[in-house]
Amino acid sequence: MKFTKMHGIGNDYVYVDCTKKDLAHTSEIAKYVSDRHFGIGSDGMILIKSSEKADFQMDMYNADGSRGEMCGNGIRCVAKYVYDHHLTDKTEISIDTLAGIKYLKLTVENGKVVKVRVNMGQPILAPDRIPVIAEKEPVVAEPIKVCGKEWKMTCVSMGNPHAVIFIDTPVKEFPLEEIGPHFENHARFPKRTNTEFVRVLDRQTLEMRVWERGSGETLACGTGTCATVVAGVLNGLCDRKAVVHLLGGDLEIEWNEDDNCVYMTGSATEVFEGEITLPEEMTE
Ligand SMILES: N[C@H](CCC[C@H](N)C(=O)O)C(=O)O
Repeated sequence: MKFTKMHGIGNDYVYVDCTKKDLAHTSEIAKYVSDRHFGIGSDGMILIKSSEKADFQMDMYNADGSRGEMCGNGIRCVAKYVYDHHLTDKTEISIDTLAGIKYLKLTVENGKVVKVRVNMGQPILAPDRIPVIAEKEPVVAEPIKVCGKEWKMTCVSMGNPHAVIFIDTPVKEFPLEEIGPHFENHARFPKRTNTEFVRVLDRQTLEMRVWERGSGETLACGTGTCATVVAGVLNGLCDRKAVVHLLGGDLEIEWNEDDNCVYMTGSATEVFEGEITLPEEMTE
């Protein structure tokens, strides 16, 4: 199977061009190629497909083979792939996802995409649509018991579920490996959850680390960064326009007051192309 390895500020995926030929056994293949010792090594796999409803379609799988509804860093790379590999010459494109059609603006330098601005759509705050088990809407600074401690979580969906936790210590010092899995699999999240641990540096600057549903810690999470700024505004901790520092780099986020949409701007990088021989049972 031919693939292209790309990342959005360190959130790396194996991209497969399925515009001409579909792929079967996708969940098993995603798990196989994501393994950083026995496979290619990635946070998951993303299929690029043709679409009737939009210019292209993105199918996203986490490293455990589970399907994600949306992937912010991934969709920027899909945009880069289709432009750089001449599947389109448009610099404003639409990509259909399980979270609806997203609209993207590409910045091109020397014939290659260097930056992408994505309209990530409106945040979803109703508990039953996130989904999270909670009484009030929106779910802001809601107590939750995890690992014997009470945390205050703010829950936002960007098509996929996020629990945002504000902390006062440097995020690099946070015991993410120990705490993250207990949020991911907590009973109050019927579809599991992505969890962001965030420190506010000032009203326009935050730092964040993330434990992703289905992939564990990643160097960045685009949907999670959008959820983080929405949660910051709901808690009165930041402005609607902010830069978020992640381990893999920065994203610029704006939760626009007029259209209620969240805009995310960031880079997309192609690292290498390759070919992998899949186990026979994944090719039948
Ligand atoms: N793990 C996420 C999908 C990937 C999201 C993240 N990598 C991003 O850039 O938005 C989920 O299961 O909802």
